[in-house]
Amino acid sequence: MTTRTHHTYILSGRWLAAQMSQPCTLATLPPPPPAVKLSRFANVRTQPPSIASRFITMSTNNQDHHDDLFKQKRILRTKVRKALKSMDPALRAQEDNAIQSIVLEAPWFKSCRRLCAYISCGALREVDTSKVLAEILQSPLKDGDVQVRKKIYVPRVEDKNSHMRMLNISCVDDLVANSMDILEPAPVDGDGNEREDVLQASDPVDLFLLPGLAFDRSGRRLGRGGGYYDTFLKNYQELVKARNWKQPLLVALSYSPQILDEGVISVTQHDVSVDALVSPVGVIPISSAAIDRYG
Ligand SMILES: Nc1nc2c(c(=O)[nH]1)N(C=O)[C@@H](CNc1ccc(C(=O)N[C@@H](CCC(=O)O)C(=O)O)cc1)CN2
Ligand SMILES: Nc1ncnc2c1ncn2[C@@H]1O[C@H](COP(=O)(O)OP(=O)(O)OP(=O)(O)O)[C@@H](O)[C@H]1O
Repeated sequence: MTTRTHHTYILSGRWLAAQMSQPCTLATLPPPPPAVKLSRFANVRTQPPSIASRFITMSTNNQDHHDDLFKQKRILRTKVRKALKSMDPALRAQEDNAIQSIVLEAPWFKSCRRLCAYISCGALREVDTSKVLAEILQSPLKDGDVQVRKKIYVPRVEDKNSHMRMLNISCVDDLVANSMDILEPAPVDGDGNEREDVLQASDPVDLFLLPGLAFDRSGRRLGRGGGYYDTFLKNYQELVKARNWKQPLLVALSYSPQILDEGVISVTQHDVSVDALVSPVGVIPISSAAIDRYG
């Protein structure tokens, strides 16, 4: 539990309290969008199929396939949550330290100037990001005229339609617990100024530190089922493309039981793959971007 002791010194009590707080819940989040299910009676016929009914049959099959994928995802989420729950807390603390040290020492982290990172939630058993956050926020803003502190944007859930924003923060006290007990920034700062939204920023971020429930070595990522990250990443990647910026490196932080065999995680066309994983034993570069730029 050295990590927790360490946090006590570097982060505010509010952060710690939230880390140790009651389990987060999806009670306030929306159920997945209702499936637009076509009647199975469309398949019952004695005549050769018309073009219209062939379309309905195809759609029904697609819908069934889609339902199966979401069911597989749900089953896998339950399994991984169980595995995380049964993880020895001492091992978890050790892995939290190892993963964060690897991030802090990585060339892609050291060289990044702007990043989006999640604020870990202890109750969700997410890989801790408090050390990384503290390191960023404690570094001096400038060295002479040169900006040395990395600019950091963190998630804020805006509504129940998979909509989140990434807002700039400059200290841990900018964060308040939301209804799911995850720390997030208020839309305005203490001076009443709107926080900068990364989608409105004039410069791109170089890096995303991503949460997730499970990953594989081909870059597949299973989230918590809200679609928040997939939606956000798609929008951000489109913005980067439109502006001719360099795509950010997508790096997920993962405890060892969260790295699953290839093929186990089902994906849909919405799922955004990660470029690299950070496990307690090291970085696993996956995409050519990760291998070329940082491998
Ligand atoms: N730290 C952190 N912040 C984040 C996310 C995240 O995954 N981690 N998000 C990423 O999307 C967004 C919030 N989405 C969330 C989605 C689900 C749950 C949650 O409590 N899930 C429970 C399941 C509850 C249920 O199914 O009823 C769980 O996973 O145990 C929390 C936040 C934005 N901020
Ligand atoms: N880019 C997108 N546009 C529209 N809907 C999306 C997009 N990405 C995901 N969704 C929808 O969000 C819902 C949840 O998707 P999924 O189960 O893949 O989430 P997840 O990957 O576990 O969550 P997250 O992305 O927040 O980590 C699904 O209904 C999915 O169709």
